[in-house]
Amino acid sequence: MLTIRGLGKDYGPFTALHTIDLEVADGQVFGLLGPNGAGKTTLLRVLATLLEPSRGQATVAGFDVLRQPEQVRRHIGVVNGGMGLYDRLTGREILRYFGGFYGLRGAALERRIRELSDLLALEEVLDRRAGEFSTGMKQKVVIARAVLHDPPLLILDEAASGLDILARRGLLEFVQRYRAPGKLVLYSTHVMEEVERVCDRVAIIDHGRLLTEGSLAEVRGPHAYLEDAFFELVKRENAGAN
Ligand SMILES: Nc1ncnc2c1ncn2[C@@H]1O[C@H](COP(=O)(O)OP(=O)(O)OP(=O)(O)O)[C@@H](O)[C@H]1O
Repeated sequence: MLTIRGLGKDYGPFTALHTIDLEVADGQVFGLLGPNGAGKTTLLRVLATLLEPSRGQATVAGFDVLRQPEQVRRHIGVVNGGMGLYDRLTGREILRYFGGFYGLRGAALERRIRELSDLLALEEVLDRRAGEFSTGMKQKVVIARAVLHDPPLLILDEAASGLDILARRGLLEFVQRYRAPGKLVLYSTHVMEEVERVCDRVAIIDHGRLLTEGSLAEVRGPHAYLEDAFFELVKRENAGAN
């Protein structure tokens, strides 16, 4: 589903991503874990065709992010913190509006909105205006908007930040249900507990470098908690850099 080869990104003289090589298969929730400034958002923005890499290449569902950005965009859904909802529209109107972008209309669009309403418990937002939504309500609509076209790759960048316990639980349940053959959820966060709860495999990145990748058990290694494995890896990386 996802192939990343020799991918790097510089912002002027600063290298935010060194050489990232990674292959991620479908049928799973894949965690991208790293401290603030590790380069997670940069990597996800490159995969979402929002940012050009400085070197290397990446393909999503077989399409090259640099040469085939339109096809890549049709195969992904992105939730990245930006809400961008029109305050005066209701949840239903927002979903109808964006459904049109994906070529969904008429009965098929209404059916999809009903499906998503069941999956994400949208009843409370469909007929209310976005200007009245709580953060959790907004996030539900943002997620529904991202998956209207049932994309094979769903990219979630710190999607749970700002959500209360209930809304976060709803998000994590949705992520687990999205896992299916032919689908991949890329779940980026710095919260270990979220990774432990929903991810099948995880990559740890720090200072723009991929430190490790594997199943949760592999990455935990001898440690009881992912957090301990994470700190050891990051400590080792920082010692090597000094
Ligand atoms: N537009 C930019 N110009 C210059 N430097 C940038 C730019 N965007 C990001 N950076 C730098 O690149 C590095 C990686 O940032 P990035 O946002 O990808 O990290 P992150 O892992 O998503 O962090 P966080 O968890 O804090 O969101 C950071 O040092 C950041 O300051």
